[in-house]
Amino acid sequence: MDAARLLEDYARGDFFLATAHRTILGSGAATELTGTDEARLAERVRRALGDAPTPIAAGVLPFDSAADGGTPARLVIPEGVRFAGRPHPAVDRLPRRHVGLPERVTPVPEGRRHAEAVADAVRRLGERGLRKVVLARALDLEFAEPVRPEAILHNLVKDNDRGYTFAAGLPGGRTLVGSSPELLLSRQGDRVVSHPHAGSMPRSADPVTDRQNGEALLASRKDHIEHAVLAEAVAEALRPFCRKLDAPEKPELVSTPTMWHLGTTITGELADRDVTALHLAAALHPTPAICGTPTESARELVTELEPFERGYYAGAVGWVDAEGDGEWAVTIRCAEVAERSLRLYAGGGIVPESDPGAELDETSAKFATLAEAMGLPRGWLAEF
Ligand SMILES: C=C(O[C@H]1C=CC=C(C(=O)O)[C@@H]1O)C(=O)O
Repeated sequence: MDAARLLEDYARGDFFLATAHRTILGSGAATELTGTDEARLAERVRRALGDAPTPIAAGVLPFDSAADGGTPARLVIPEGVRFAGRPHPAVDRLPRRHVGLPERVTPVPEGRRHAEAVADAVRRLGERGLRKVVLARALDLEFAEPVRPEAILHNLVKDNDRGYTFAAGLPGGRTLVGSSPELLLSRQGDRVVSHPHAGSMPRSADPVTDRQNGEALLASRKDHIEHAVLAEAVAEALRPFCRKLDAPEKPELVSTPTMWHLGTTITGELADRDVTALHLAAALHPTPAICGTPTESARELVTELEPFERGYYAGAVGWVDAEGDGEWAVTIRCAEVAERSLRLYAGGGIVPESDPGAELDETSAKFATLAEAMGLPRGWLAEF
């Protein structure tokens, strides 16, 4: 099966995931499973897959299922599932799709206020005994015409030949679409892998500046601190499930077409095969890549300082099969698409060494993944 065909067949409401190794299209919903307790949901999914018409359950976990109003995890057992190999080079031959310019862009909160929230967070980290918190902001884009998530997905897949490029149906007919660099967890047999990311610099069209940005990130003490908090937390969360765990001491420089990051590949050997990829994803989430350390105090600070609900941003997207294998990516570099509007999200890790202005610029740079896929003029969203 050709991955380009799966991309062309994707329709709103379907589940789509393209990675460096495979492409999955889940169409329709034979069974829908929702819940605010992810560990219990993992059990229900395991039972439901026992006599399901298709081999996987796929969907999204929210940032915080206990948030006001309740944002439930949503998985479906699709009516039909098709698999293909990696999307590139097959999708290269497809033309780009037109998305259209928004009529209005509203930052939530305004950039200046986000920088103030970062300064506030830096002060409160010490007061509350936090090592790190991740603060995000959003941009609301309104369009005169209906927005087509299939067009945005199409361009995201073309632009991003690595990473985890996804679309998933949300309650209320909305769609979460994005391209995340970050693997929360994959399980295949008894092998588990996580590839946490923290520490960022923008890519540049100028090769010299681009290389310098990567080198500056590798040399940045602040970014290594931000990353170490994350890598330690992921290793500690995986350790109880593994009879062997390999967590390198130093991160490596990794890249997307728009950002440089620090990443650590953590691998383990699962002790108990009854623990599925979804159980493990639920146990790891929320990591300090998108929440903070310690988790509960960081989550409280996020709720106090961010003037919006994260919903499915900073959650997870992926699939699990009847054997318990599966793959879950962190839902960053994404947008939630409604009928004629969409909300873009971007966040960054704050540690005592963080600078508010630099953090604001970092979120602007992170919007570029979606901005490029929407065909917005380069740097246009940076104004907001
Ligand atoms: C929270 C986001 O990115 C995370 C992943 C990579 C680098 C990050 C950072 O350097 O702050 C964040 O932890 C986001 O893109 O919204």
